[in-house]
Amino acid sequence: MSDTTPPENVTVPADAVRGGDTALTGTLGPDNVLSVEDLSTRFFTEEGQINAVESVSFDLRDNEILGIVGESGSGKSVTALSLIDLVESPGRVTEGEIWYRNPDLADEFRADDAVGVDGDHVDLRTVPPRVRRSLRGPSFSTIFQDPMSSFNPSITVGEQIAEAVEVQRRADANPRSTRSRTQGYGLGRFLLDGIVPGGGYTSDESTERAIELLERVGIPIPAERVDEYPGEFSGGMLQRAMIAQALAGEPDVLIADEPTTALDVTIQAQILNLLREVQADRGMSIVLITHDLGVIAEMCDRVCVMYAGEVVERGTLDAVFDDAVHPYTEGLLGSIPDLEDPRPRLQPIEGNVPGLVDAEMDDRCYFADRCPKAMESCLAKPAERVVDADAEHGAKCVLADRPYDPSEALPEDHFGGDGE
Ligand SMILES: Nc1ncnc2c1ncn2[C@@H]1O[C@H](COP(=O)(O)OP(=O)(O)OP(=O)(O)O)[C@@H](O)[C@H]1O
Ligand code: NI
Repeated sequence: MSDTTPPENVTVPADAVRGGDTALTGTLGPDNVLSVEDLSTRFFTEEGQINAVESVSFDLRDNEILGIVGESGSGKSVTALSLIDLVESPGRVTEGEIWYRNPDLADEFRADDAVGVDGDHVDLRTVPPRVRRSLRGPSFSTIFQDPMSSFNPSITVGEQIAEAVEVQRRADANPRSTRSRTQGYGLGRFLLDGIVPGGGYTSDESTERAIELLERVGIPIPAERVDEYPGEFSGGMLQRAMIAQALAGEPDVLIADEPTTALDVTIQAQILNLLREVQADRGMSIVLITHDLGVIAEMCDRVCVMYAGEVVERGTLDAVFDDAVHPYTEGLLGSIPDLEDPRPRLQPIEGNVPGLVDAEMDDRCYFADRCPKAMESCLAKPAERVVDADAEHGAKCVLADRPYDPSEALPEDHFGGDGE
């Protein structure tokens, strides 16, 4: 991002090279492993520009499971892909900052004017693509709905997990990694990647580790199953193996996109338990994407609710479930009695999610035509208003560009007043 480069005539302290209006040292929460700020991702299609993710902001803290929930097409998966730089053409992250806490990476780039550094955080959107790639595995890993997509069907499960272990070992072998296990980048790593072939090379130790990991995720007789091919595993077992593979790099952040949606209810509960266990014993952070409020209720510490590419509400699980502020969240929660209900269901909301084509998205609330509380002005007026929700709603924070504050919901002035 060119705007993080300070003008030549400005003296910038070596430890505060950051764009925007908050060029200070360490302005981000020290316990935020990720701070996502105003992230936008668009698809430039023949039908026009699709605003899949629109100015999304959230923090991911140490040791937490953060849920992202919303209807189909609300931008959950594209948000996840944007974090790990895997949005494919014709899509592109067009704006925003992805601050990742990594003191060594921050030190490495502190003097580099092209890279955003803020205290111990680095803006991943500004680091070289090679460095970002090297973070996949040792820093960030992913699990998806379909485990077959994560495995090559012609290589044994054990070998593929062992290979993920090798990636981590190579990262550790980098001399610059003495202070951090997330130091898997830089020239040394780059050369090593070139010398050590990507496929087929795994040491005995890595295979041993793969067996340990398979055992950890509850695969019976792992020493035998390590030599089997993905096709020989059942769906639930392969899901476990995918978690083992994701853990092999000892990531700081695990991104799980609908990890249990394809599984039957019993297996789903087992996999969720497993995820919670590994989260706790590794002290990592998880971004859990799901459309299932039951999964959110069972698993998450905090929640972001997405609608039409935007985060419309976020907060602790209790705050969002017990005291929703945004009408969309209220609609989603529907008639859920309480958090103790093990399987609350997503309440269908009348109408459809908008198509997100830029030309059709004007400056109004995208939920208004489905919103039972909508006023005339919601459909017509620019609806932007910043509400300091932290102050006004205690633990809850409304992040939407078009937040809704019931305490100010005077009929004449639903979204008017201090807008703009
Ligand atoms: N490759 C693509 N080309 C064009 N548009 C895309 C592409 N991928 C995603 N989109 C659009 O981005 C928007 C958000 O999609 P996304 O997959 O993030 O939704 P989601 O919330 O994950 O939904 P689901 O619950 O169905 O997985 C959708 O409107 C979708 O049409
Ligand atoms: Ni999705």
